[in-house]
Amino acid sequence: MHTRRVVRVSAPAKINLALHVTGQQPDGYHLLDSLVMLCSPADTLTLREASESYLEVTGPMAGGVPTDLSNLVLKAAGVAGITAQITLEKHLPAAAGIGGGSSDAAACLRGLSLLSGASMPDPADQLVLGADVPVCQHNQLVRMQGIGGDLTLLGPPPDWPVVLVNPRVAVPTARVFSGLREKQNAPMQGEFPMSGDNRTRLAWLAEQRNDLQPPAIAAEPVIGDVLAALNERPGTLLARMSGSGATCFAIFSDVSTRDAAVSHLRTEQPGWWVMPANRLKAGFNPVVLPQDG
Ligand SMILES: C[C@@](CO)(OP(=O)(O)O)[C@H](O)COP(=O)(O)OP(=O)(O)OC[C@H]1O[C@@H](n2ccc(N)nc2=O)[C@H](O)[C@@H]1O
Ligand SMILES: Nc1ncnc2c1ncn2[C@@H]1O[C@H](COP(=O)(O)OP(=O)(O)O)[C@@H](O)[C@H]1O
Repeated sequence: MHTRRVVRVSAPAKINLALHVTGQQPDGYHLLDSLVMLCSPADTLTLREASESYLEVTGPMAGGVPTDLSNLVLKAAGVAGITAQITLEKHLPAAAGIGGGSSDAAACLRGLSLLSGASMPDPADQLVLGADVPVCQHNQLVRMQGIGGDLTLLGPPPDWPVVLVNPRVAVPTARVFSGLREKQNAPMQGEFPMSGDNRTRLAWLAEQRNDLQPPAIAAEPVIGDVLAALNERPGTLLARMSGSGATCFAIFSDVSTRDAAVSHLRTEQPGWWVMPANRLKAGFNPVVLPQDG
């Protein structure tokens, strides 16, 4: 019996801890200065050797995610030039500012590389899949500049207890960028204090911004409600929107106040997606599973 190699890989959520828009290129793409980390929760991809590519989307957040060639996972397989039978288990909401599709594409490339033995596509080719795809290849704290492809790896991400909240409104990225009034904003002030204590790090982060937050709130005012709800919780040190929204994150002083906030928000707002999040402990690098028939 022919056995097929099987590879599994996680596609974690992405958080823009800060996101400054510093200009706009003639082609319309915006110049960014952003501090990014990956965290749980994650989508999961299972890749099996196959002579044609095929995608199945499962999981609690599968609804509305395309299974045709518009899915970034199949686009990634096309860029890599490798065919596979792919199961994508969706746990992250789509069009949510936490990278769902981009992280799936990045993870698919990592998995296909292990499955086939081929090297990874160049970062420039990955950028064509989406501005966020290259940054999703690094389980580090990253300063992301240019339109998303200029990356400075800073080191291990902070070990903060985080809550992610999405009010279940999809916010198309292009719509939020087009609502931005001022395109030339100041970059982040200096460097993230990697060697500083937690108080110093949070004080620095509090001085930074997400320039897409005001236009996203104008498009979907419920994002303002999410931030207010997060700021009201005991133990919240900082709350901000990620990416183009609508997902917001809050950093907590400790795990118990974070977990209490998750319980409270789930009870008060049963329609919202409320998730505890942490820096990644496992799953980022693809693994080969026992072979199936
Ligand atoms: C805003 C960010 C911040 O990390 O995150 P998300 O909100 O998507 O998570 C990213 O730059 C998004 O990355 P990604 O979602 O991969 O973007 P793409 O598919 O390349 O672009 C979607 C649309 O966003 C706009 N866009 C994107 C990136 C950029 N630097 N300038 C832009 O103006 C363009 O209108 C583009 O057509
Ligand atoms: N694997 C995927 N997961 C989620 N959405 C996807 C995927 N592939 C393509 N899409 C499409 O991309 C759009 C943006 O989704 P996503 O990348 O999750 O958002 P964002 O750019 O805000 O992080 C969705 O509306 C969806 O139609």
